[in-house]
Amino acid sequence: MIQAHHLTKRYGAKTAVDDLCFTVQPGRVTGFLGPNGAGKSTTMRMILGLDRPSTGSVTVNGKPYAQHRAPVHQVGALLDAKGVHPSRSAYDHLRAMAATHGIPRTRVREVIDLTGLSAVAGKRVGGFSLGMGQRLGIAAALLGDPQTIILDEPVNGLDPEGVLWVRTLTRQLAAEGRTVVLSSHLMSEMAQTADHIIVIGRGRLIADAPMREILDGGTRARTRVRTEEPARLADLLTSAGGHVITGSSDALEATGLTTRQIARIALDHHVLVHELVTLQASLEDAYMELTKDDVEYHSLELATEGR
Ligand SMILES: Nc1ncnc2c1ncn2[C@@H]1O[C@H](COP(=O)(O)OP(=O)(O)OP(=O)(O)O)[C@@H](O)[C@H]1O
Repeated sequence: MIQAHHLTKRYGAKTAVDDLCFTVQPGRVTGFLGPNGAGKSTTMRMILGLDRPSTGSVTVNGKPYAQHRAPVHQVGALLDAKGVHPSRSAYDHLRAMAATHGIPRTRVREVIDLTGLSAVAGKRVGGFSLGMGQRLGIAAALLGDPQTIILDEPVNGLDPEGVLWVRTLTRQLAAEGRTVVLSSHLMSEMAQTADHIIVIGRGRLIADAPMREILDGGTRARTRVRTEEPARLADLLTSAGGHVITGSSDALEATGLTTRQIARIALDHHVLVHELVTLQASLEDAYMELTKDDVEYHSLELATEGR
């Protein structure tokens, strides 16, 4: 479990993390989201004792990271997959880490197998692809068999098989009762992996809720209707209080009416409908709505920079 209590970090005049309070529960995957510069890395660094809070505190399994006698067994993290000596083999890198922390060699083999690195474990890390480097970083995070796992952008550079592997692995770790924190800018992947979402913006907490609640609180439910008479149906739905948001020659999307109401209107007016689907609000839509006022680096600002 991770508990942040009025966690704050200032760099000079800049407040990177601003009075954050949250609890990350074990047994589920928690997605940690926020626009660039929101303070995610700073928060993760403070959880891992790599940065000190200016005020407030954060604990892992009840204690600040530095106060754990064997922290690698408490929390494992992937923060920067590039921090490995390039001339070392993956096996030697993990073996050296294991030796430092009194972890047996058998565990090194276990994490190599678990992360699919067996075939390349003897090769120089300098020749690794981005995806292989990510797998090595995850292997290192799991080395101490930690109760809490923090993975910052773990699917960066992974191919579809690798992305699916991270999803399955993180879900399995959570199912074993571990605390799993995942940050990613890939919303569709996050939507399929996380059970719970914490969103921050400009260092402050914006949302801390189950995935379902985040999705339901986002854009209102949309329904897609395929029909041969979209224009006529659009008029009928609008007069019934619905809002037609998109239309084409054979389909439309509407909000404000249930699928049942739409089906009834179509039937009553003899409009043939050959598809009627409730479209799930996407995490991306919900996220954009939540963070629209907290994006630090607007594209417009970038475009006008230097004028
Ligand atoms: N060492 C530092 N000195 C000064 N400012 C810093 C330092 N580290 C981070 N910041 C600032 O604090 C804010 C939060 O940065 P942080 O890297 O935690 O954001 P992030 O959410 O991880 O962003 P990204 O998604 O881009 O990685 C940013 O405005 C950043 O410029």
